[in-house]
Amino acid sequence: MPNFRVFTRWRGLTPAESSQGEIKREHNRENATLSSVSIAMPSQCNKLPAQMKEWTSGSSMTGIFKMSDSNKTVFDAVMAPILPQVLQGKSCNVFAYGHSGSGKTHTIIGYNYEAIDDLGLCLATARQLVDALNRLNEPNKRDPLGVGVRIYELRRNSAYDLLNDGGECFVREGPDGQVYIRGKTEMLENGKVRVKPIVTKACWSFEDLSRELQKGLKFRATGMSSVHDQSSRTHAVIELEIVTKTLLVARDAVIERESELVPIGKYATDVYIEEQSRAVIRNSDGGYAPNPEYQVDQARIDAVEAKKAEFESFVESAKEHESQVFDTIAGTHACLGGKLVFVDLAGSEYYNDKGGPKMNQSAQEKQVGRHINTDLLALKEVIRARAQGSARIPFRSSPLTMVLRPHFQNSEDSHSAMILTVSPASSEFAATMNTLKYGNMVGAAGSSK
Ligand SMILES: Nc1ncnc2c1ncn2[C@@H]1O[C@H](COP(=O)(O)OP(=O)(O)OP(=O)(O)O)[C@@H](O)[C@H]1O
Repeated sequence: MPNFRVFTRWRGLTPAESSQGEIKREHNRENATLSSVSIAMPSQCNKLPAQMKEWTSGSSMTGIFKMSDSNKTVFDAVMAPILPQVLQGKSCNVFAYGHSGSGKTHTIIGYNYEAIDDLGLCLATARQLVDALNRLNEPNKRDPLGVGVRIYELRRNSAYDLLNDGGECFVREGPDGQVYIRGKTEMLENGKVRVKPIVTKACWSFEDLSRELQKGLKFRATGMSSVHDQSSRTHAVIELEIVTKTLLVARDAVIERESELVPIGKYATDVYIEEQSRAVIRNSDGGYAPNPEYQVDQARIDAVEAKKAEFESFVESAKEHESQVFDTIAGTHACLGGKLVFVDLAGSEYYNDKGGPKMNQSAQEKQVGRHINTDLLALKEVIRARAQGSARIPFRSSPLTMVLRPHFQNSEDSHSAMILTVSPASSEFAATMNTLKYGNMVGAAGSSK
């Protein structure tokens, strides 16, 4: 199976589109695993120049879904083959990419949480995952396997934790090179400060998980895109990870120790700066000179540094413990840590030939649209660089690519799929062509690995 698979999904015409002509489309199987897609404007639309009327992709598509295909059909082709990998502890990510209103949320999350065949990929996969874990869990087992859920959205330069009332979080690279999503610093009743991590809700049944997802998604921001006014104007990320309670407790302990380190580290920095600034004075030409009346109190600096080192060692011990807990459980359950990451990308905005959006967006909404396009471009560059085996992959160019970094880094152990959602309406021809060109580039690069 290629490392990065690209699928195309044609959605049905909406009532507003049904009176318009349909894009002519052909799918050709090019080899055992890949197909190409050709599109052309209906013949009555012959005013356009030739290069805007038809286009054919390369052999870049692993699968193409017809208008009549249900979410269940998409699940069977996209998710069913990678579920066994997740149950081996591997990581898989799935994106929906397409123009606003093309069916990304319908595909990834779904709008009907009750009908099994209509569940979006995320819930349909979660259902199978929970079933598989229940089969692995022995009756009355003390530390059963479950699914840890994180849901957040990325908007501009921040993440918003949808399982914590949409609270703002920051995407940062730590000194260890890892990417962290952390909330604001909060003061606890006992005077301790705590940097709130993004919330992981442990779910032990499909019903729990579905409830958490629906609760979280209520906090997702919608707004006006160039197509409709209930558009998802953020990238939603849903992470499902195979966990146990013991593992989550060990992780909480790491966060606790890290929180304790924060004020100690800050105090050590403050003391250092205070000592250094007392040891210099301003001279008459505006520069700095040593202060003859003050000697840096090195013993004071050393004392706070020693305290900081002590707290750093507590963090290290907690991390070591977490890793031991992980290894012990993974010794019996190879699936531990297996991860699925679903990304419902915000709708790419296609601006018409005159450069303007089709609807009356405010200046702020237009700016959001531009921001979304910048993120999508950054994602394309990352996928391209990764597929070409570049030494430098531009993960830092947007928060979207930063948070996806851990899921993209270990390419041997990770599988990705991108679903291009497209409308067959002739009025959406340019947007559809745009989406297919993006996916063609990604698919061609991914399958060349
Ligand atoms: N394959 C499909 N079958 C049936 N209905 C669909 C399909 N795809 C999309 N729809 C319907 O089309 C509408 C728009 O779809 P959706 O909200 O998923 O678009 P989107 O790409 O997520 O848009 P945006 O990026 O603006 O949020 C919804 O009412 C959805 O139910």
